Amino acid sequence: MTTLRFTKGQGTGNDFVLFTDPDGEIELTPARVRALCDRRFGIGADGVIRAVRSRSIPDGEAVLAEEPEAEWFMDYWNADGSEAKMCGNGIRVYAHYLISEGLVQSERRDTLPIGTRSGVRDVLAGMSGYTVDMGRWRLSGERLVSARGLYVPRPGLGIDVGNQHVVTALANVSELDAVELHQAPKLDPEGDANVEFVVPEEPLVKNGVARIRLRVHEMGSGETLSCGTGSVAAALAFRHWGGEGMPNNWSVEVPGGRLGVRMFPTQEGEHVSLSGPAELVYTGEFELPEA
Ligand SMILES: N[C@@H](CCC[C@H](N)C(=O)O)C(=O)O
Repeated sequence: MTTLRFTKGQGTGNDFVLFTDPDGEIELTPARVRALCDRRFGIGADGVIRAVRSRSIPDGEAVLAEEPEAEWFMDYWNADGSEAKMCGNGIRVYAHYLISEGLVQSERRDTLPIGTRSGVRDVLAGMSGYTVDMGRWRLSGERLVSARGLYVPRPGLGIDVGNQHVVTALANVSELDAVELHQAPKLDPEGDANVEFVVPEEPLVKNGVARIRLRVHEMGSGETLSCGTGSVAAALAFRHWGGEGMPNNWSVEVPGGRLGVRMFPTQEGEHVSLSGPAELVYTGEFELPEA
């Protein structure tokens, strides 16, 4: 019997079970992840984050080659037991967890490099939350998106921000409310992606900040109250559609709160950052099922 000491955390309502396993000794299986995330028979969460040292997990090798200071790796699993490459809300909550648990040195609390399956991300602690440099991004083609509640398929723009998204603009809030996300939207061509449905606020740009509102269906977790990488993808898609003159500062309203997205130049090309809250809610113990 393995008893896990866990912490429940959330960022704009995207919730996670976090636990520390520095040397990667706990066998984390898809069935164990599903048991932890089960909202009726388990703790309940959109995903599981294991705090493991980069040197103790095979995916950490590439991380340490990129940044030897990235001591901690975010081993992120979706609620259905699949491994995910990146999580924008999760990484803020994870940074908060590492600091709160005293797992990082105090001098690392300003900018903390964290390993992920998509490479190293720098997280900066601020007065009212955390900002993550999400790095480079790229457009990844167009697809048609069908969902219950929408009468005809809509065009969606593929965006890779470390994980894969398809962003679809809807006409207004009534349409956004009408989309049913109990089932995964269908994509044509097929292929796994998180899917965002987005509407602009009125007016789109106020005081130099562009404002959008979204709902999301996450692969591996279903509809969630928020998706950090999805918010980044949605802002990038809207700026792409808006063309010249669109601002680089975006405010994204998700069902669980509000996130900030900023595009900024770096020596290696444009990066995009994500800002928002991170909270640890409670701690407890959980008996893991047999592996
Ligand atoms: N909620 C996350 C994204 C989690 C991973 C995603 N479901 C995937 O499999 O890519 C976020 O805040 O970015």
